[in-house]
Amino acid sequence: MPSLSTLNPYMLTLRKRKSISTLLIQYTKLLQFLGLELYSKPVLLFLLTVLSTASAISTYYLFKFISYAKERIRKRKLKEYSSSSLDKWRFYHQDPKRLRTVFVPYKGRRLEVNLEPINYDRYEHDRLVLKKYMKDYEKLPDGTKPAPVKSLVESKFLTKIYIIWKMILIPRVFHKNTYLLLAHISFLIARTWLTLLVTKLDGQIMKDLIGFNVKLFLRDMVYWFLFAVPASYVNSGIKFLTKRLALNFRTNLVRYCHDMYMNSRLVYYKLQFNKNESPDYQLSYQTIDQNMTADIQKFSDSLTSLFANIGKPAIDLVFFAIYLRDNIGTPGILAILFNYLITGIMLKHKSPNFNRLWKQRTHLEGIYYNYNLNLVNNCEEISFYKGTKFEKSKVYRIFSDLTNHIVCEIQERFNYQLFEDYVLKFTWPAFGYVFAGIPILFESPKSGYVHDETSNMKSFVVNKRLILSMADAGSRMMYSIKNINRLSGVTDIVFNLLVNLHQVHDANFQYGVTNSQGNGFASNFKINSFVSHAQLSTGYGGNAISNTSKGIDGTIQRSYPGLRMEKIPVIVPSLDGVDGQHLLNNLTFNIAKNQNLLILGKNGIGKTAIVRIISELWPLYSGLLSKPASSDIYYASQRPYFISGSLRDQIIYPLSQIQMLQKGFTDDDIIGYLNEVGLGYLLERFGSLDYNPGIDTLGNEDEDEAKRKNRLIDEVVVNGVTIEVYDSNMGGLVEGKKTWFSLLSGGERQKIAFARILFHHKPFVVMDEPTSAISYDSEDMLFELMRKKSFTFITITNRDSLIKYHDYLLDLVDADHVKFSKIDEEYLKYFESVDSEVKYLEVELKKMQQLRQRKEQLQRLLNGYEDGAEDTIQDKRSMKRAKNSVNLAEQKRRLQK
Ligand SMILES: Nc1ncnc2c1ncn2[C@@H]1O[C@H](COP(=O)(O)OP(=O)(O)OP(=O)(O)O)[C@@H](O)[C@H]1O
Repeated sequence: MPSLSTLNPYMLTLRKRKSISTLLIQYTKLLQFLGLELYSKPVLLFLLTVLSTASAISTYYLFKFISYAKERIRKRKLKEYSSSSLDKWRFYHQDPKRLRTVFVPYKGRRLEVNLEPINYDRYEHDRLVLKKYMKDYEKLPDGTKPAPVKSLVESKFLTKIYIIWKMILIPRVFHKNTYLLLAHISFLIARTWLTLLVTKLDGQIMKDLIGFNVKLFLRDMVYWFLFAVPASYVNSGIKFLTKRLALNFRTNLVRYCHDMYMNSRLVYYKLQFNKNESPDYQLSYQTIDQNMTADIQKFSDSLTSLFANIGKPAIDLVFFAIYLRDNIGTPGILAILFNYLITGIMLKHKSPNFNRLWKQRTHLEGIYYNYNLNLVNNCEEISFYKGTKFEKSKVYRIFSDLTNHIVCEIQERFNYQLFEDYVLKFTWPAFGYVFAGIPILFESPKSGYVHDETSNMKSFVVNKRLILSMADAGSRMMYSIKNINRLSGVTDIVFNLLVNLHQVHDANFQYGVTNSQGNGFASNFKINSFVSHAQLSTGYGGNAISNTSKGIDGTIQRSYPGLRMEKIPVIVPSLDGVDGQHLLNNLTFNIAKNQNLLILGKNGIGKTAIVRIISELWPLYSGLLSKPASSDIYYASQRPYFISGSLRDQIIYPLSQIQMLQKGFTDDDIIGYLNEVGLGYLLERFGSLDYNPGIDTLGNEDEDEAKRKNRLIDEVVVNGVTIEVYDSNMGGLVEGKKTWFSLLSGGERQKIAFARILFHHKPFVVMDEPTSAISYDSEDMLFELMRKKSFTFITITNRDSLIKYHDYLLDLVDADHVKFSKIDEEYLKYFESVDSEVKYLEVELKKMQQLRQRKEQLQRLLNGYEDGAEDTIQDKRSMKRAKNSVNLAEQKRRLQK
C-alpha cells in the first residue's frame, strides 16, 4: 500500500511543472505507481468525461457571453432609434423574426425568446397529408372502413406517429431535435457498453478476491471508481436528454397547434361547428382545453420515454446477446430469445386493451376537471340560485363515473399483473441461472470453461449478470407494451386534435358540411372570383366559396365605406348548411359613414347573429355583405371580457403596454378615457393604472425592489423619457383570488368597454347591448360622447329608448319582417309623440291601478263596516236578551220573595 509520503513528491511535482509533456510523463508515472494502465478503458473513459464536461461548461459560458453582448448591442441600437417612437416601431418589425420575439422576465433579467415565423404554406401542405391519411386509412372508396389491423403495433398507429413526427416533432433532418435524439441514442449505447465493462470488471473483482490477489483487487477498485464517473454521467445524461426531448416535442406541438388554433381564421371559435361522421374523429369542444394541454404533454412524455423503455432494453438485448453468444454458444442464446418471444406473445394475448382503458379514463378526467372549472367560473350565479345541492350531486355523479372506471381498470390490471410478474420477475431469471450454469455443469472445451474455480467463478458471475440483465431488458420491453398502448391512445387523441384543427383551419371550411368522401375535409370547391389567393391564405375568403346546395355562397366585399347587406339570410351554422335554422330570411339595408344604425328586436330574434355574420364568425350562406376593412371596425361584445392584468391592460386590450407606448399613447391618455366614461374614481379606488387584482402588489410603493425588477420586461423611451415596462400578469399567472370581472359592477364593466372604444378609436364601432346595465343618465352621456367623437356606430339592443341617438333603424319584427327606416326629425317627433303617448298611457294606467286599489280598499273597509255593524246588531240583541233575562231573573226573585 503506498504511503502518503511517497505519493506527495508526485503530487507536488505535478503542481509545479506546467508544460503538457512533463505533465503527461508525471501522470504516466503516477498511474504506473498505482499499477494502472494509461490506455486502459476506465482511465480513458474517466479522462474523456472530465474533458467533455469542461468543454460543455466552457461552451455554455461562451454562448451566454455572446447573448449578453448581443443584448447590449440591441439596447444601444434601440437608444439610437428611440428618438421617434415610429422609428422604434419599424426597428422592431423590420426583421420578420422580430415579430415572433417574446420577452420573458427571468431571474431579474429579460429573456428574449425567438420563435420561428409562421409558415402558412406548411399548414396547407400538412392539411393535404392528413386528408390523404383519412382517405387511405379511414374510408375505403366504397364507403366502408378498412378492417382493423390486429397486431402488437397497429399500422394506423405507426402511420399516425410518422405523420406527427415528420410534420411537427422533427420536420427537417438538420433540426435541434435530431441532434438531441442522436445524443440520446449514443448515450443509450454508451450505457449498455459501460454495463458490459462493469459486468466484466465485476467478474474480475470476484476472481481477484477468490485468488487472494490484493494488489490486483485494489487496482480493480480504483478502476471501479473511475468507471463510476462516466457511468453516472451517462445515466444522468439519459434522464436529462429524455426530459429535454420531451419538452422540445411538447413545445413544437403546442406552437404548431396554437399557430393554427389562434390566428385570423378564428379556429378556436369555429371548432364548435366542426362535425365528423366518424366518432373517432369527433372532437369534444368541452375537452379541447385538455387536449391542447395535458394530452399533448402526455404524448410527448410517452413518446420520449418509449426510447428509454424500448430503445434501451433493445440495445441491451443486442449487445448482451452478442457478448453472451461467445460464452454460452448460439443454441443457448437462441433458446433464451425463443423463450422471450413465446412469453411475449402470451403476455400480449392476455393483456387487456390498455389503449381503450386509458382513453376512457382521460376523457372522464377531462369532464371532471371541466366541471370543477365551471363551478369556479360561475360560483356567484350558483350561490344566488342556491344550486349547491344540485351541483354537488352532479359533481358526485361525474366523479363516480371516473372512480368506477378506475376500479374496473385496476381490476383488469391486477389480473394481468399477476401473470406478468410471475413470468417476467421469476421465470425469466430462473432461465438465466439455468443457461449461465449449463456451461459450468456440463463443461466443454468449446465453451472455454476449465477446471479452474476462480475462472469458473468469474465466467459464472459475468454470464449470470449478463443473462439477468438480458432478462431485465426483455421484461422491460414487455412492460413497455403498456407504454405502447398508452402512447397509442394518446396518439389517437393528438392526431384527432390535429385533424380537427386542420379541417377548421382550411380556408374552405364549410361549418360542419362534409365533402362527398365524408372525411371532414373540404374538396373540389369553386372559388368565387371576388376572393384573391392572398385572401385565402390569410384566412379570409372561406365565405366566398361554393360547394353544394348546402354550401356557403355569399360574397363579402371588404373596405366598403359603410355597411351594406343585400338579401342576406341569417342561418345558424350546422351540418344542414343553407337548410339549417333560419333566424332571419332577408336582410337588406345600407348605411354610409357617419350614419348610425340601431338594430332593434326582441330576445333571441338574431340580433347578435347579424354581428357574427358581419365579423365573419358565422358564414355568409348567400347575399352580399359590404363592410369596412377589418382595421377600421371595432366590435364591443355583449359580455365585456376581462383579462388577468392591470387596470391599464383592461382598456388597451388586446394591445400590450409596450405596443401602447410604441403607438404614442401614455398613461395620461388612458386616465383621460376613464374620466370621459365616468370611471375616473376607479383610479382613486385602486391607486394607479398598474393595479392588478391578481397580484395586488404591482404598482405598490412597498413592493420589494427585487420582486419589482423580476417583473421588468422592457424599457421604452417615449418623448425622451425612459419608461420601465413591468410584466403585469400578461402571462395569465393569477396569484390572488380576485379578478376584474368580480371586482367591477355590471355597469362599470360596460363603461370599461366604452373606454376601450375610445382608446382604439376605430371609425366604425359595432356595440351589442352596450348600456343594458347602465343608468339612463350615463347612457345619454355615453352616446353623446360617441357622437361628439364622430364614431359611426351600429348598436344592437331591445331598448327603443336608444332610437334618438341613431340615424337609421333596423326593426327586426320576425324572421320574415324586417323594417329598415330613416330616423329623421319627423320620425323622432313621431317617435317622441308615440313615446309621450305611451308615457301618458302609462301614467293613466298607473292612476287606474291606484284607483282600482283604492276601490278594493274601500270595498274591504265597507265589508268590514258592514261586518262590524252586523256584529253591533248581534251584540245589541244579545245585550237585550241579557237585559231581558236579568229583568226576568229580578221578577222571579221578587215573586219568590
Ligand atoms: N351556436 C349556436 N347554435 C345553435 N343556435 C344558436 C347558436 N348561437 C345562437 N343560436 C340561436 O340563435 C338565436 C339568436 O341568437 P342571438 O344571440 O342572435 O339572439 P339576440 O337577438 O341577440 O338575443 P338577445 O337580445 O337575447 O341577446 C337564439 O335562439 C340562439 O339560441
